[in-house]
Order: sequence, then C-alpha cells, then structure tokens
Amino acid sequence: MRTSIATVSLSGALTEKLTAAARAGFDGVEIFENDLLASPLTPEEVRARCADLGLSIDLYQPMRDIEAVPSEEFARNLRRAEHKFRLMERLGADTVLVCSSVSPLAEDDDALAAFQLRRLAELAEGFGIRVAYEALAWGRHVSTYDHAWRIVEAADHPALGTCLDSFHILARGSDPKGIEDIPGEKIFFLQLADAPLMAMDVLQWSRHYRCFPGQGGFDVAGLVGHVMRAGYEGPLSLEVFNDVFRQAEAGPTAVDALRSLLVLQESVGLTEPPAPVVPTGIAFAELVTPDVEPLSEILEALGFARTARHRSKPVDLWQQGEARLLINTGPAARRDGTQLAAVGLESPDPAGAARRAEALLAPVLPRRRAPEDAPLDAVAAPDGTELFFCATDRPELPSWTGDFEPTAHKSPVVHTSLVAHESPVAHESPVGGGIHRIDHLALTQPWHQFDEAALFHRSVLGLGAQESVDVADPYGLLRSRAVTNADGSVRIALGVGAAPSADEGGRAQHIALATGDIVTAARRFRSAGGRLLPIPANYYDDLAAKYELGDGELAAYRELGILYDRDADGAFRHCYTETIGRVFFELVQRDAGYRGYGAQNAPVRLAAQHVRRPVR
Ligand SMILES: O=C(O)c1ccc(O)c(O)c1
Ligand SMILES: [Mg+2]
Repeated sequence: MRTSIATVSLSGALTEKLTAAARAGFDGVEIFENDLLASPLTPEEVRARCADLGLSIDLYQPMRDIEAVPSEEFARNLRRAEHKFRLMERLGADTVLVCSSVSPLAEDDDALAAFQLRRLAELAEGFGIRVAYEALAWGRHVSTYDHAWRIVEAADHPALGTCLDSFHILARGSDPKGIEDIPGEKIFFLQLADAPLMAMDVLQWSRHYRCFPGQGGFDVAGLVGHVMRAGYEGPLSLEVFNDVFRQAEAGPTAVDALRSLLVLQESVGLTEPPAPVVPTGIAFAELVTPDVEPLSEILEALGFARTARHRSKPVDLWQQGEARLLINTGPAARRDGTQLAAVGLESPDPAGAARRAEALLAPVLPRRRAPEDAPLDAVAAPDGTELFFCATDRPELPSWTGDFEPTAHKSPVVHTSLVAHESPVAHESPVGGGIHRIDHLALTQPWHQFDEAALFHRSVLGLGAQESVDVADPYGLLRSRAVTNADGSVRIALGVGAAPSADEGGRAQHIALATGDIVTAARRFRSAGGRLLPIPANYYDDLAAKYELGDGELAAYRELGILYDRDADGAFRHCYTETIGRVFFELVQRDAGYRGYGAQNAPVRLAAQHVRRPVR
C-alpha cells in the first residue's frame, strides 16, 4: 500500500519535513495547516517541492468546527472552507480532513450535521475535492468513528466520506470490528498512530504521547486488518503528535516511522519481507578504549584471559567460558572513549538476518576488513551500536574467530580446544572467575530514540520486548525496557534518561556477566584487586526486613555490595564494578525462572554510582 506521513509528526520547517519524509521512502504526506502557514514557500512552491521529491499530497488538514452550527455561523464556515479549497487547488491536494466539532456552538443534532456536511461536500465537489470527516475522541457531540460514519452515511454525498484514525478509535475503547460495515470506498483516509496505555485526559494523551505503530500498547495492526477487510484502498498514513519526535531530528524519525509501517504491513499480511532470524546467543561484546590498562585490570580481576589477537587490527579477544569480550584500541577508541561499540549476535542465518535488517531500513555497515578476514554482516542499531551477525565456529560458515590468532601468553582458562589450527575460542567451563557467559547487555539510548530502539530490536532482530519500567535516579528518572529471545540467551536492556543528559551516568552502558556463585565470584574479584560498588547499610537492613535470608548470606551480601531481588520464579543477585568511560560490569547470579534485571534495586545502584562519580 502507499505510505504517507503527516507533517506534524516530524520536526523542523516544512521543507525539512518533506525532505526527511521523501528520503526515508514515504510516497506521500498529509500537510498540516500550521506547517504551511509558517512556511515562506507559496502553495505552488510547496506543490513543486513535493513533486520534485516524489511525494504526493494525500491530505490537507485540519478543518475544524464546521458542522451542526446555527445557519449564520455555517455560512461563515462555508466562506472559510471556500478559501481553503482555493488554497488546496494551488497545492494540488484533493482531500481535506474535517474533524468533528469541539465548538460550544455545535448542537447535538445529527441531521443538522449531515445536512451541513453535505453542503460542504457540494462546495468541495466543485473544486474536485473530497471531504473526509473524522471523529475526534474529544469531539463535542461526535467522538466515535461509528457515529461519524452514521452522519456521513446520512449526508449521502459522493464527495463526503470518513477518515478513520486509529488513535481516536482505540483510545475511546471502540470495537474496531464495526469498521468492516463501512463500504471501503467511503473510507476516504486512514490515519495511524499508537500510544502507550495511560489513564489520562484523551486530548493530552493524543497531542503529546502518540507514537508509531508497534511502539505503544494499541492493537493497530488488528485495526488495519478490519480496514483492509472493509475494502479500503487509500494510503496508510502516520499522524503522530509526540513531544519527543517534535524535538528529535526529522531524518531518523522518518526512517523509524516508515519502519513501523513496514512491520505493520507485514503483520497484516500485506507484504512479506525476509523473515526475522532470531539470534540464539551473544557471540561477543566489543569495547573500544583509548587506554587498555584500567580495563585489562578489571577483566583480569574478573578472571578473563586475553586469549587471542586479531590478525590485522588492534583488537584483543578476552574470554571466560562462553563470555567473549573484544577490546579494540583502534582509532574509534581515541575518538569516543571507553564504550561498548559493537555486539556480536550468534545467528542461525547471518546473511538472512542481514537481509531482514536491510529490508527494515537498518543501516547496513560497510565491511571494514582485511581481504583474509571472515565476511561479517553488520548493521547499526539506532544508538550507533554495531550489530554483527555471527556464526561462531560452525563448520559450514565463516567464523569471526578465524580472524584471531591465539596469544602465546598462558591463561588461567582451560582451553582444550586451543590446539594448532583450531579456533582460539574456548568451549570449556572456566576456572578463572566463575563467569560462564554474558547474562545481558545494558545499552543506554539517546533520549529521543527509546521508542525507536525498542521497535528496532523487536522488528529487525525478532526479539520480544518486555514491559517498560521506570527507575528513580537521584537526578532524574530512567526508563528501561528489555528485549530478549525466547530462552533468554540474548537479553538486551534498553535504557534512557527522562531528559537530555550530557552526564556520563546518563550514557552508561554495562555488561552483565553470569556466574553460578556470585559470592565466590565477587570475593575472587576483590582479592584480585577489583573494586566493587559499595552499597549503603540501609539497603541491607531493608533486605533483612523483606526476605528471610540466612545470616551468613545476608552478611556476605552486605560485605560485598551484592543486591538481591526475587520474583515468583526465582532469585537474582547482582553486584557492580566501577565505571570506566561509559562502561561498567555487573556480576549476576540468576535463578533459571527469574526474568527481570533487579529493577527494584536500580535506584540504590544509581545513587551509589553517583556517589562514586568524580565531581566535575
Ligand atoms: O488534535 C487535534 O486537534 C487533531 C487534529 C487532526 C487530527 O486528524 C487529529 O487526529 C487530531
Ligand atoms: Mg487524526
């Protein structure tokens, strides 16, 4: 189907919005009246600009407070409408949106509304224009789609139809099934928006919190299914009023927007992009650092061993069990400081995963590799993290590990597989620090890309998104949402601060390492010279009140700074290292059933990290 986006959904001046929509790949736009009024371009110039960009103008909007008013008022409204129809002629737009009246002058009189809308349609017809009547969820007398349709049906004019807007329909809790009773050709337009489920005034909800389909809590795809079965053939158009998108850069927002429509079309069976290839594990996490010393000290204390070095790049492989870290001291490190720059995702079909990503507009990264290196498919996540689709040591596919040469240096890790010509990647259980794999990665997103990040990881990678949780930080609020595969072997916690933050804490990333015995692992780390984040005594007094932990257990947690959480299915114990650049490590002991990340301990951890942070 054709795709379209309302200019109100994007930031910037009208020309910037148009450029962003076209670059992302939209077919058309809805021109929001205020964007035109504020533009120095004449309607003819806007028309020409759209034509140059290959965009159709699918809708001009909105016209307000037209119908069901006393006749003198309606005469004034018709005069106003005629002005707008002339403007639309200059723009080359042939459909206008009329939203249901919120005027105190409007009467609760469907017959009058139908009569006046018919008059409006007669006028519009003379200009070759169609009128699409939309129920605003807070309309004075007309606030539901079926009510708007009854009025359109009664008016019975070929130039009058209805505009359906998923937000108004779903926010009112209307049953969208009734849409199938509307003849498809009378649905003149379809506007799509999702929103997080919130208990609040519907106008505020609509004007500030709409988001792209798949980013909120509504079943937008289900609604689109009904609209398709009704026989609708017009564009799928996004109309998203959102405080964050208004401030974010238009280009990336437009790509995020189009991705949401691609996923939506797939989910209702309109298109068939390459199927998602769900990752089956984390092959590696790659850190870049300008100064390898402090990082090496922490990794050694954690029990990691430097097992191999990249043949052509300044990249070392550090390993413990199935936990693999790449430490990159190349040029990016000098530019960006210590941070988590890339994630290797173990993929059953790396090429297929890349095809899926590309079809969903993920930027495919150029292969930066020497001729003899394994070809690795990689895309950039919205936060810039490079995601590599890997096949680790599978004979049928090239393995990234082949690009590494085992280091001569003797390591504390038992490498039975480390013989000549074999992969340097150990598969044996470690004897080092008791760490066996990466439990999860926590990636802080730029403040304006949180919704985009969740949709990206869900749709591009095929991961499932958990509920988002809010966490109190001493200086703000953090939101966090985890995306995981079914067996929990890939867990990525996406986080964001509530406000733009230049502070390192607001950009922190961490790597959580799984251990079967956190007390032993934490003790080993400390005795090897590692420093654990100290946790206040008050926390342990509270823990003693909440849970019946054995005395020895509680004392050990208190001594080591181990946090504890429990849900119906199991317990979670975790502690933290100090932060280097943007990165810190977490040791995690997770019972098999526990699905969370210790969110209720996060405020204590964040406060403790603020205490440790050097004052600037
Ligand atoms: O918030 C509004 O006023 C408004 C205007 C036009 C629309 O299509 C809409 O859904 C809402
Ligand atoms: Mg609308």
